[in-house]
Formats: sequence, structure tokens, C-alpha cells
Amino acid sequence: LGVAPSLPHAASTSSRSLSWKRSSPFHGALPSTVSSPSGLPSSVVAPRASQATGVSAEAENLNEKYGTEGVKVQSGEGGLTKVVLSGRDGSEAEVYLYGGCVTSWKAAGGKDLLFVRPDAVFTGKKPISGGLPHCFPQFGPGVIQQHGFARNVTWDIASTQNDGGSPTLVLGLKPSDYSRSIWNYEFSVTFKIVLGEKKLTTEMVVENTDTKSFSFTTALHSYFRADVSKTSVTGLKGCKRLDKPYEDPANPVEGSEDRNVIEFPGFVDTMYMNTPNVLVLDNGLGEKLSIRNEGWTDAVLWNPYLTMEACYKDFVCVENAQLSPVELQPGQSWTAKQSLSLGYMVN
Ligand SMILES: O=P(O)(O)OC[C@H]1O[C@H](O)[C@H](O)[C@@H](O)[C@@H]1O
Repeated sequence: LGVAPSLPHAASTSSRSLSWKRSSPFHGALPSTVSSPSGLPSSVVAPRASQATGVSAEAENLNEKYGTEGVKVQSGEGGLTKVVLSGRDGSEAEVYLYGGCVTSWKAAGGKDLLFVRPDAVFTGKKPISGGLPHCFPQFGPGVIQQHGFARNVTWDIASTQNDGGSPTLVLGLKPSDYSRSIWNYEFSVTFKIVLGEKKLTTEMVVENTDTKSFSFTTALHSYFRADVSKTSVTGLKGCKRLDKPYEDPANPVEGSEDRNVIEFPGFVDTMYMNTPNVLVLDNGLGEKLSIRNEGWTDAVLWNPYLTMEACYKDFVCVENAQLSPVELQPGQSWTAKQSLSLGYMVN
């Protein structure tokens, strides 16, 4: 980011608490010594589309195997494979296998409720910055790369279905040489995405398939389209908060949230602990979303303000998170659900 702009803070602060390492040798793009997350040369990460159809053979094969009513596998941006979910009512969602990332969700007749940053790249070499990216097995900086590796590996399609008109996609993530080189555990993660009427639900299950225990933190780093000058989040009053100041992110400042309605007048990077099951996001564009969770214990609000001058006005991140480490013994699993519902449309 070069020189840090001087930023006003939305956060009020009291005492200092946690201290951790922000920089990581893996931050951002993949390390050059690793050929690709799958262990393949990086040139084959993004499948080439056939010149005749514009659809990669991989997408065609997957579509043959998994395509069903309202679930189609296609070539997306950069030739990366995506799954398009289409509801009978006209709603739609898009999910990239790279990162297991939901990049778009539109209710019938509406605009996208999610946001993909203009600097997002679809090369299969860098996480997709936008939509609902995974932070697993680590949220934020720490002993491994920022936000873990799940957002920069290609997930598999485990199954698809359409029950009662709700297109459903289940993705799976298993260990690879790449993941073991970073985090040497055997695990299975599934991520189920169900498109409903004015509703998008996800369910993440992490299972320890190793013979030793492991612990992890995680988050759904959800980017919502917004007019940040009119955006607010409610539901966090009374929660313990940890603010990461832009100038000193390694030293989050502890406090308690006293606002019922939280706005975004400046740089915001705040972790909230033990949050309630429902937060409400008013995106300032005439839409209210309820963000319901089961199993996610915490939440994060983020807006980069002038550090991303080109787009900060157009989105906020409201992230369901599990910030205190979950320890799983062999055979144990952890489940967390998120349900996004469109409350009403003014326009
Ligand atoms: O740029 P990324 O690695 O995607 O991370 C973007 C942001 O994610 C989270 O919200 C963190 O709390 C921030 O500190 C971080 O800057």
C-alpha cells in the first residue's frame, strides 16, 4: 500500500490486548517455490476454454456429471470453472471452484448483493477478492499465510441437487501436497450452498480425518455491495470488540461495543467476540439483509477506507467468524451455518 494515509477511526478504544504478527512470507500471491495449490504447474490451474465453445473441457465434463435443474457448470472469468445456481423464481448465484468462493448472489430481478473488488484477479494464482471467500484454517495473519490456504486452492464438487426448487451445490476440500506443506494435517471440509427465494444459505463442516488433533480458526470473509456512506450494521451492541488500528494492526485494542447501529465513517477493522445469531446489514442501497448464523461464534466488520480508494465506498465486509481456535480430535467435526436473507427491497 506504500505510504499509509492518515485515517480517521470509527473505533473508540480502551485497553490494549492481543498481540500478533501481521506480516507473513505467504501474504498475497502464492510463494514462487510452490508450483500451484494442486501441485500442478501453475499454467494448468486455470483450464483453457475451447476456442469453439468458450467452455473448458473440464467444465463440460463436470457439467455432464453434476449439472441438474438450476445447477450448471461453466467456464467463468479467466477460464476458471464456476457453478451457476438458478432458482425458478429468477434468483441466481455463482460459485468458483477456485477458493470455493461464492462470487455473486442476486434475488429475482435484483442487483448483486455481493461485491467483488475491482482489483480481484481470476487467474487461479491469487485468492478471489470478493464474494464469500473462505479463511481457513486460519483467520488473519499468524503462523501460516494470511487467512489460510482454502481461498487459494481449487475445491471439488462433491454433489449437486435440486430439492423443491432450491438449487444446491456441495463443495469439498481435501488435503494436498500444497496444504500439507503449510498445515500438515488430514482433514475434510465440505461447503454446502443452497439458493432459495431471497435467501442464500451455506453450511461448512470441518472434519478431522487425521490420527492427531488439530486446531483452526476460520471465517467467511463476506463482501456485500453497499453505499458505505449510508450503510449500517445492527446487532453487535454489548459485544467485546478488538479494533485493529490501520497504523498498528499487530496491537488490537480491546473495548466493548456501545452502539446499536454501527456505521462506517472511516477505516474499520474490528473483531467482535461471542456475537448474537442475527446481524442486520442495511446496505444503504435500499436493501436490508439479515445475516443469521449457527455455529459461527464471532464476527468481523471491515472497510478499508482510503487504503482502497478505488472501491471502499462500494462495499463492506460483515464476516461470520470463528476466532477462538477450535480443537478437533481425530474423527470429530465442527459445523457452522450462515443464512443470508433479503429483508425487503425499497427500490
Ligand atoms: O486483503 P485480504 O488478505 O483479503 O484481507 C483483507 C482484510 O481481511 C480481514 O477483514 C482482516 O481483519 C483485515 O485485517 C484484512 O485487511
